[in-house]
Amino acid sequence: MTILENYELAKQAYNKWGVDVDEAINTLKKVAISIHCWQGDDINGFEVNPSELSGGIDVTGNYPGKATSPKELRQDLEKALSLIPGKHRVNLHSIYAETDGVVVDRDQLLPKHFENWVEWAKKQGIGLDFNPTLFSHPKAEEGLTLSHPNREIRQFWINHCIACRKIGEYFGKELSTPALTNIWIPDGYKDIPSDRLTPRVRLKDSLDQIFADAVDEKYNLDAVESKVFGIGSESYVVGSHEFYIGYALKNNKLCLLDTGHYHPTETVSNKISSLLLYSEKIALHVSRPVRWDSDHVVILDDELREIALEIVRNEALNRVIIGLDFFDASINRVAAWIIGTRNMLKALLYALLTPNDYLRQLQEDGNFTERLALYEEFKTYPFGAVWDYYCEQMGVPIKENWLEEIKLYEKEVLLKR
Ligand SMILES: C[C@H](O)[C@H](O)[C@@H](O)C(=O)CO
Ligand SMILES: [Mn+2]
Repeated sequence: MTILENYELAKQAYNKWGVDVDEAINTLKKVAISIHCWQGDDINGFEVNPSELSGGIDVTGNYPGKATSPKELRQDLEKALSLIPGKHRVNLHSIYAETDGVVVDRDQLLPKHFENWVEWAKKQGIGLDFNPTLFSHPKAEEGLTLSHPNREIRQFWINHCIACRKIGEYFGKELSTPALTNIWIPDGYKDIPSDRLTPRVRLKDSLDQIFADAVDEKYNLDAVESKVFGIGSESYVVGSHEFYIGYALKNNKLCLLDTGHYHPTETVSNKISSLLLYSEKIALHVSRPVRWDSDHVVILDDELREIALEIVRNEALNRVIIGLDFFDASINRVAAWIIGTRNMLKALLYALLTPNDYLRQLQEDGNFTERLALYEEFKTYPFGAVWDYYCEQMGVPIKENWLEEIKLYEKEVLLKR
């Protein structure tokens, strides 16, 4: 059987439930996933005086071939993008600035330090997203940044975030698609705080200063990312979920939900519909926490499918900005991007092939037996045949065939670094 024949059979199976498979494919074609550059170099960045990774996050593994320059990182990203169906985006951190060997501290960063990235993105025909980097820096050594009791340290990080919003705006203008500039800070305490309020008052004030200048949303969207704990901030995180929900809703910012940033039995899939009731747009960092915020590569598991279902069944593909956030240095890093991104897309396709209206009606009618029976049966519908057809249509290898290209790339490029 050919890919097309398998596809035709799959179409018949889905059509029986009123699912328009061609339409599902056309919808998926328009989805841009924001692919995080930091998987490619273990969040090292290219600062002239780099600091060790800090902020309570960690990358483990020493698989050979990581990118050691912006050129190598872009080359690796190009390879990954060529093996993922569709047009996507790349998400940068400020530590990926290019300053020609000159030390430029983070509060002094300018759009010109990202010119090469923008030129590259233009050639690829993709958008860029952005993040200020409030970790891996001497002024973040105490694990406090925007909520630091010291005014000067706070001001340094406020200035950095202001500079980053301008860089995001520059991306948006140059690439004709708004950049999402996302603020995540590591601030918190290892042990039980004696005052939870004061650091939050300071964080709120810092954010107010950062966002004091209005930036046209045509070019830049602001997001804030919460967390429940990190290494060294086990007892208290200043920027908690409640803190940022309140801040984002009151100040018209996007809440960014990272799937690794909640209690183990709390799911992001269950938060999306609530937030969409009150917010025009939200953003995601899709990750895979294994026992903690371990940032494993995203797999096609139940929660990923559930997230995709929530986005699709609520017709929110234009309202949820889907970004990825994982970093695994124990496997081929280019393969990690491909696996994670292809899985995100597979989950969305799966959701698009689900007869969501029918299942919704079953629930409304109280027909929970059929709801559960069909929910399970659809798991073994010929979704793979549609995915293969989609890959073929988009000119990327079907099934695991991309792996051969990655093995070759590893031999010819990565192992020679
Ligand atoms: C490097 C990222 O900005 C970082 O992972 C952040 O988004 C996060 O999720 C921290 O846990
Ligand atoms: Mn994140």
